[in-house]
This record gives sequence, structure tokens and C-alpha cells, in this order.
Amino acid sequence: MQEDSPGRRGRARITAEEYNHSLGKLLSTKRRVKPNRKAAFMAAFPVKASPRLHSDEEGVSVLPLKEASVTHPEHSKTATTDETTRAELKSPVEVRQKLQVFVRGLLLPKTLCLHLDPETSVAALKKRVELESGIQSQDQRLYIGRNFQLSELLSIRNHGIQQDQNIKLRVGGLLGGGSLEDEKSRSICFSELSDVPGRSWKRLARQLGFKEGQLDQFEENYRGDLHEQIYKMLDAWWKKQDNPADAPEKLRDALQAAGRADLASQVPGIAGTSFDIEQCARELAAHYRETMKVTTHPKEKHMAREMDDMYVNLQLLEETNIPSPVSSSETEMQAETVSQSEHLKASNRARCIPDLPKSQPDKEKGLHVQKISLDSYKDMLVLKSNRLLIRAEAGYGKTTLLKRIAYDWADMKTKGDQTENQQQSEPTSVLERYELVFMVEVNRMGKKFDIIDAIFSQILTDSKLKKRDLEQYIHDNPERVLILLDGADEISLQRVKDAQCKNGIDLKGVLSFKSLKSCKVIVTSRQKTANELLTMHAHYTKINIVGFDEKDRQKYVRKYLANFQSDNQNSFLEKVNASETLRSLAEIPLFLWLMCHTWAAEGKLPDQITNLFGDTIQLLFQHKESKETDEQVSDTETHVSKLGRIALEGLLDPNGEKLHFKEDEIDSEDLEMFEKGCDVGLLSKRRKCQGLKTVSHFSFIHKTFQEYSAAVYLVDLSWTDRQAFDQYLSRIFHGNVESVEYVLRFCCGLKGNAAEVILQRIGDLLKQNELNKSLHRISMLLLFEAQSESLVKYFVETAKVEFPYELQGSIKKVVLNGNNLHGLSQVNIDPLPSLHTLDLYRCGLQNSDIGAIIRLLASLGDVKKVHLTDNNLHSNVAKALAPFLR
Ligand SMILES: Nc1ncnc2c1ncn2[C@@H]1O[C@H](COP(=O)(O)OP(=O)(O)OP(=O)(O)O)[C@@H](O)[C@H]1O
Repeated sequence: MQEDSPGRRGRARITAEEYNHSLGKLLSTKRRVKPNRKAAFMAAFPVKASPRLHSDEEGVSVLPLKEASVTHPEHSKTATTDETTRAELKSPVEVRQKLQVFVRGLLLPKTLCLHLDPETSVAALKKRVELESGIQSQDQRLYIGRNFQLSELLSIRNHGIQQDQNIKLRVGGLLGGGSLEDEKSRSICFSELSDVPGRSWKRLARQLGFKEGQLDQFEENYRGDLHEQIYKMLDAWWKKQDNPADAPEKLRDALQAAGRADLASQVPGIAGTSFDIEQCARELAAHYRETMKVTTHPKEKHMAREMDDMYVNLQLLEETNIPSPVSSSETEMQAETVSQSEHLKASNRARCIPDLPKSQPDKEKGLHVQKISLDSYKDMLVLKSNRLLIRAEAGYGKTTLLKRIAYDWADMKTKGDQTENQQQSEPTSVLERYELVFMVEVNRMGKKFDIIDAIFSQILTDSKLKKRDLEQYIHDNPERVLILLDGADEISLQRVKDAQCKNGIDLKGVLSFKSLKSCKVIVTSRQKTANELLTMHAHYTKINIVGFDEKDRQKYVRKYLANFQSDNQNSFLEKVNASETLRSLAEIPLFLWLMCHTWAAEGKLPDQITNLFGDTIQLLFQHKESKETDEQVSDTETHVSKLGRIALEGLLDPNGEKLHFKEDEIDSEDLEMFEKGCDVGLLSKRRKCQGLKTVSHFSFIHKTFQEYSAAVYLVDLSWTDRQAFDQYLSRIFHGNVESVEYVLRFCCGLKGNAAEVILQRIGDLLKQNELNKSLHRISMLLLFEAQSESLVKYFVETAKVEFPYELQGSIKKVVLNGNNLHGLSQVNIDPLPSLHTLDLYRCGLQNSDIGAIIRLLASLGDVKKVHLTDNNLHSNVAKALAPFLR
């Protein structure tokens, strides 16, 4: 054992031999750590039974403390081979060879040599160090390599720690009054900093105001001892400080400017400051309990319901990439769901919602996508990854999910204050590990994208707490903090990348895993930006929100319509379940909310689908406007119409219906509208691998929205460019009527010119194909959608009128006035329970038509009145109808 290096101050003695040993090892092992660490993380991916669950929580073996032995380095065995370590990584259960690791740090009386089971959690390791050193485990920060902080949630194997690896111990933030003014704290800080900067120390020195000549002098005076050169430089800088209170900030700024922002957190704070964590938690909890509600009006944020009264569980899928069994040259990735495959099937319904992404950014090529359904957000929080990306299109409930987490945490904190040892519900118990939870709206962050600033401007608005102290606390206790970043899609990621955030914790660093690596961060984003985010760092754990399944829908309806009788709730559910379109829309919380809202206000859902989709699109635009971004949201109809040309061309594509549009095939003007469509939530954008290239594709979030846009465009054309309108109609009536049925229905619902032309043409077609049942059905739907008495004339000459099933339900009156109904051999209308009145004024009815009228009344059910004025009927014949009226 040799004497201490002169640079080691303010602590018990460490021998130079240890110092050299650690430094040498650290550098020489560094290169080997990475691939193995990666392998360890890959091994921990949820490919097997349930390795997603954290070992401490879920009973994966953790070596009992007594099994970890302590020896001094000079007595220790030398390194095991890399091969052995790899073997441990490959089959952790079979091979349980212990790892020898060295824990060293300035506050330790001596370097600790521990023999640990690879499955030992970092939390258990800290306890071990506490026993040996007396340093409380919650104050310990353990690092490997160049400042990679170990997470308590993982085991040492998970971190890829190898035989003989050095683990560095620092004491967290010197929170208990540590400051640069305090000689011991300063000495520790300078000594720690002198260990790490390496070649960046000259940059740091320049930032601290030293000239080249002075740097040469330090080198000259302490030749061969880099640690001492840096230490002396820092000491010299300190002695020049007139105002010691400003010094910590200056040093942090200099570290950041020198490209070592990662070290800024090691600079202790100002003398006398201590962060009141209890106070901070109380303020956060009060804010969340007050504000975290389920919004029930797209514009009026104050119209919201209490979380417990309105929140319904969402279906979540974790998406993991595992090495593909197929060759990596495959361009399309395969998707597999491990459980609850019905959710996936539901989301991939053929007509309604475009498929979940099957392809991923390039790096993931050759990987197999495995989707694992999660029971609740608790499953998501226990995943090992510290960066979770929640992806879903507009209105699927991303924000609401984060609100729920923040609310549950606040609830737990508040109840915990009231009743000690109270049993928490399952999902909330996982939140216990977080002292602080921050929910930040990304689009309300300042230009610098400083998370601390955002916390103070969005949550702790009236707080007396100091930003600096909070920042220090987060840096020192990252694993006790949960950060929820909502709406990464609502800002330009380029702006985030370009932002200059000198102090604080910046969004760029957090999103790209550069800072707060061991802090759990959950980011939400729509699909379009999610892909971009993955280019900042590919190792996010991806969570997809699938929306509501049938049970969730029922729960939602019972909650939303809580003031209504259960019969009423049931009839709403029946109505929704009866239509495939409504059912698939109801999987998206935003749209289910709209339907419930309409039902509650009007006692029915709009009979015409045009109204329903018009309102839904309007809601999407309002939902976007409510986000208070600077961006101007354009007029709904204009925007939708501008998307319509490509939408219609896609539906009429001679090579088969096209629901995905390649970015590079869209001209720049239309592209802008498509991008905006994504912002509003009408479209989504995804990346797909095509050979070596990655191409972005747009698709409408629901096929029916593509049809609606196409219809709005067609109706516009009927006014502005009649020739183009006629050409499109010719294409449609040339064998496409059935495939674009919804476009025609929307056109009729949007009324005007287009409705009349379309109904006339379909009437003509029907005359030529009287027996075509499908055409009958469509024509009646169009007629119904148009809601125009005058247009009935195009159909009544046909022998058989069959009303569509959509007429069932709440129709009270059918008006067929002015149409020539004479000679009808058969009129088929399914029973309409609510039908009250049938108006048949001036319908050219004669005595011989009485049989058809009676059959009609009998089939309708409960008609109370028939108006037959101005027909050629004998009064006795009219009286004969009386028994058929109720
Ligand atoms: N889990 C849920 N329980 C009850 N209602 C919900 C739930 N999730 C969403 N909603 C309803 O749907 C609306 C839209 O949800 P939310 O704003 O969370 O969607 P989002 O995915 O964040 O959308 P965007 O991408 O536009 O930000 C909410 O205001 C709420 O009324």
C-alpha cells in the first residue's frame, strides 16, 4: 500500500496503488463494458416468461445480504474471463458465479471488495455499502464507466457489470448543508471533478477564465499527475472568487459550456440551502388533486369530471423488438401478440382503422415485433426501461393516462399523510417509490425547453421553493423522481434539438438519454412524432394505447350516463353495438365521449351519419384548438376538402383501394395539408421500410374519415368545377357505387347540388337494375341521408321500395307527399317502433292500391295517422284502413 495522492482531500486515506488500479481498470474495461451491457439489457427484454417484472418486486432471486462477502482488494481473486461473464448473462439462472466488484469513493475509509451474486439489485448493494461504511443507502450514488449511474430498480447483471469492475460511490448532492464554501465539501467536489474531465479539463479551465499560459503552468508544476493539475486549477479558481455564493452556479455553467453538463450536478449548492422535499411533494399533490380531471369538453377545460367518477382503464400494449426468426432482408416486420390477441384484432379491423404499425425505423429492421398486453399502467411502470414512449393517435387518452398517474400519486401522498400504513391499491403501490412526480405539458414549455422552468411555470407557480434546489434534488435522486412529458408531438423536435439550455435540466438531454438516465421518464406522442423521437434515441420502450374494449365501453357509458336509467344506457349501447362503424369509433375515448354527449343532450344519436362524422371532425379541430398552441388551426371544411382530392383518388384507385399515401408522392401544397391533418388528428403518419429506404406514409385515422374528406371535396367540386365533378361521378357510376357507398352517403348528407345529381343518377341506375337489392339499399340510404322530400321522385316508379335498416329506431314520421305511388306492388319497410305518422298527400293512389297500403301499415307496426288527402281514393276504401291504425 502506498501513500495517498496529494490530490485526495477531505476524506480518509486511499492508497495510490488503489487509485492507479481503479483508474487503469476503469479505462481499460470501458470498451468491454458496452457490448456486454447491451447484451445484458437484451437478455432482460421480455422475451421469456415474465422477465419484465423487476426482480425486487416480483421475486426474482436477489442474493441475501449475508451472501455478499467483503474482502480487501489485495486479497481478492483476479478477474474471471469475459467468456464466463457472458455465460452468466446468457443463462443467469444456471450459472450463478459470483462477481467480484470494487466500490470506491472519497468518503470510504477503504476500497470495498465485494463478491456478489449477479442478480443482486443495486438497492441491495447500497445496503451492503451502508453496513460497511455507515453512509446511508439513500445518500449513495453508484456509478460505473463515465458517470453512468446505477439504477436501484435493476440488478448488477442488468447493468452489464463485469468481474473486477470498479463502482464509484458518491454521496448525493451534499444535501444536508454541503456547499462550496464548506472546505470539506469543496475538497470532495474538486477531487471528484479532477478525476473525470480527462482532456476536457482545458476547456473547463478556459471557461473558468484561465489563459493558455496559466494552463501550461499547471501542467508544468504537476507534470504526470492530471488529477493534481485539475485540482490545483479549480483551487486557484476558487481563491479568485469574490462572491462565494455565486461560485457554484459559475462552476456549473463552466462545466456545461465545456461540454460536461453531466458533471454539473456534482457541484454542491449554496451554503445553508436545503431542499424541503416534503413541501415540494405537498405542493405537487395539491396541484394534481385540484387539476387532474377528465376533460369532458374539447374547448372548455373547466368542464371536467373527477378522475374517480370518469376514468376508465385503457387497453395498453407493450411493443418489443426481438431478433427475428425470419431473415433480416425481409422488408416488412412481423407482428405478434403474446396475449389478449383480440385487442390487436380489434385494432386491425379491416375497414375501420388502418393497421397498427408493422414497420419501424431502419435500425429495427430484421426484428420481430412482439406485443404484450398490459393490465394497467402499473405494468408499464415496473418495466425496467427508464424511458417509456406512449404512442397513439388523437383522442386515444394519452394525456388522460398521464393525468391518472399524477392523480393517483397525489392521492397516495395525501392519504399517506392522513393515515399511516394505509394499504394502497395495486396500481398506486408502484408509485410509492417516487418522492416526486412532475407532469409537464411539452407545448407549454419555454423556448429553452428547460424542464425545471416548466415545472415552476406550470405546476409550482406560487412556490417559494428554489429552482436550483429542486434541480439539485432531481440530479441527486433521479430514481426517486417520475417525469411525465405530455405531447411531444405538439412541438417541433428540431426546435428542441436546437434549443440552448445552459442551466437546468433540458428536454433534449432527457429525451436523448443524455441526462437523468436513471430517472423514469414517460413521454406521450402521436405516431408521427414518435418516429422522430426514436431517431433521437432508439431504446425507448414503446407502449401503444389501443383504446377501449367492449367492457371498458360499457364502464365508460355507465359512468358518463350515470344520471340516466340503466334502460337508457342499455339502448345507447345497443345502438352503438349494432353498427360496425359506431362500434369501432367508440374504441377511441374521444369519440365515445362525443357519442355519449350527443345522446345525453338530444336523447339519440344522429340518424344521419353525415352529422355524426361532421360533428366528430369538428370535435377534433376543437380538441386541437384547446391545446393553446400558437399554430393557427384552419377552417374545418376548407381543410377537409383540401385533403379530399387525394382521399377520393385513393378510393377510386384502379389498382385497388388505397388507404396509405406515400409522402414522396404528394405534392408540396397537399403535403402541408396532410401534415396539418396529422396535427389535428385526422391523419397519422408512419414510417415503413422499403428495401433499404424508409418512406413515410400518411393514412386517415379511420377509413370513414377518408370517405368523408372525399365527399366534402366532391361537393365542393359540384359548385366550382362541374366538369370535374361529372367526371368523378362517371368513374363512380362505372362500377364503383358499392365501394364508395359512404362517399355517396356523405355527399347526399352534405346536401346541395351534388345530392340531387347523385340521387337522379342512382334512380336511373335502379330503373335499369330493378332486382339489384344492394342498389335498392344504397339508394334508400342516400335518400334518407339527403332528408329531402322532393328527391323521392327519382325512386317511386320502381316496383319495390325497400327501406334500409338504418330507418329503424327513432323515426317518428315518414313523408312521401307528392310522389306517384300508384301501382306499387310491394312496399317493404322494416318495423319502425317509433313511427307515428305516414304522410301520403298527392301520391296518385287509387282504390287498387289499397292492398299495398294495408301491407305497408301492417309491416310498420304502430302507425297512428295516415294522411291520404288529394288521392284518388273512395272514402270507403280510406275507412277500410282504420283497423290497421293504432
Ligand atoms: N381513460 C379514459 N377514461 C375516460 N375518458 C377518457 C379516457 N381517455 C380519454 N378520455 C376522454 O377522451 C378525451 C381525449 O383524451 P386525451 O386528451 O387524453 O387524448 P390524447 O390521446 O392525449 O389526444 P391528443 O393526441 O390530441 O393529445 C378526454 O378529454 C376524455 O374526455
